[in-house]
Amino acid sequence: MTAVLSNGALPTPVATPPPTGTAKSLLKTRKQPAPPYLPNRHDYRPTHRDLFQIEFGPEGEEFGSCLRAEKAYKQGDVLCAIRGTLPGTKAYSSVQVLPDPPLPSSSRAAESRPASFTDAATPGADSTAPRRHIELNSDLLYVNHSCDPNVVFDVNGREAEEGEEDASGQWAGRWKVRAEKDIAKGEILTFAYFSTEWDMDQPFHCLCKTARCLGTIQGAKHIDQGVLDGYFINDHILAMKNLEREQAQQE
Ligand SMILES: C[S@@+](CC[C@H](N)C(=O)[O-])C[C@H]1O[C@@H](n2cnc3c(N)ncnc32)[C@H](O)[C@@H]1O
Repeated sequence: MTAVLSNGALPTPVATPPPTGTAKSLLKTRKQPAPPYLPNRHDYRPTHRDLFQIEFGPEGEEFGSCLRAEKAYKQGDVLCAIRGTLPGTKAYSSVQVLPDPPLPSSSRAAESRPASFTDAATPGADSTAPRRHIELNSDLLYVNHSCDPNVVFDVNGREAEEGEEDASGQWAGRWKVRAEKDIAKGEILTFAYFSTEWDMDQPFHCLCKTARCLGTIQGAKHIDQGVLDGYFINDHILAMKNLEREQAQQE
C-alpha cells in the first residue's frame, strides 16, 4: 500500500537507511521493555478500524512502521479520543501528559499553570501519584513524528473515563487526536513529538523531509520558545517552558 503524501510526511518505510545519522544512530544501547501494546504483523487487528491502520515496515526493521488514515479528515476534525491508556515510564513509546519533573509549587509557573492539569506539587492535589507518562496501548503508538505534522495529540484536560461517550465527537476537555490540516485517505499520520515530550528518552535524527524539519528531535526542552510558538503545544510543556524562563531570570 503506498500513498502520495501531500505534506511530505515520513517516507515509507521510516527506517530506510539514510547515508548518515539514521534514527537508530542516536538510540541508547539500553534495552527497554517492550511497550504493552505491540501488535504482530501476522495477526494484526486494528484498534481503530475504519479510522486508521498500521502499515508495517520491512520485517526486522525496527521503527519502520507508520499509521495511515483509512478515511479523509478535515482540519479540526477529531479523529478519536485518546483512551484506554496505561501508566508508563519515559520511553520511545510513551507520551508525556504532565510536567516531569513536577513544577515546584513555589514557582510562578505552578501558580499560573493552566487549569487543565493538577500536579502533585500543588497543595491539595490528589494524593495518588499522577501519571506523567502514559502508554497509548493502541495503534496510536505508530504515529510518527513530523516537524510539519498533520495531527495533534491534545492531552490537555483528562482522559475520557471508561464508558464515557461524546455525542458531539469533539471530546472537549478530554485527550484526543485532532487533524491539524486536511488529511487525505491513505496519508501517513504524524504529530510533533515535542508537543508532548520535554526531554525524550530516545532522541532521533528526523527523517520527515519537510521544509520545517528541525533535525534532531529531543523534546521541547531543546527548542526555543519562538519555534514552539509555531506549533500546537500542550499545556504541561508550556508550563515547563515558563518555569525554565523563570529560573533563568533568577540566576
Ligand atoms: C512511537 S515510535 C513510532 C512508530 C515507529 N515508527 C515504529 O515502527 O515502531 C517512535 C520511534 O519511531 C521513529 N520515528 C518516528 N518519527 C520519526 C521521524 N520523523 N524520523 C525518524 N524516526 C522517527 C523513532 O525511532 C522513534 O523513536
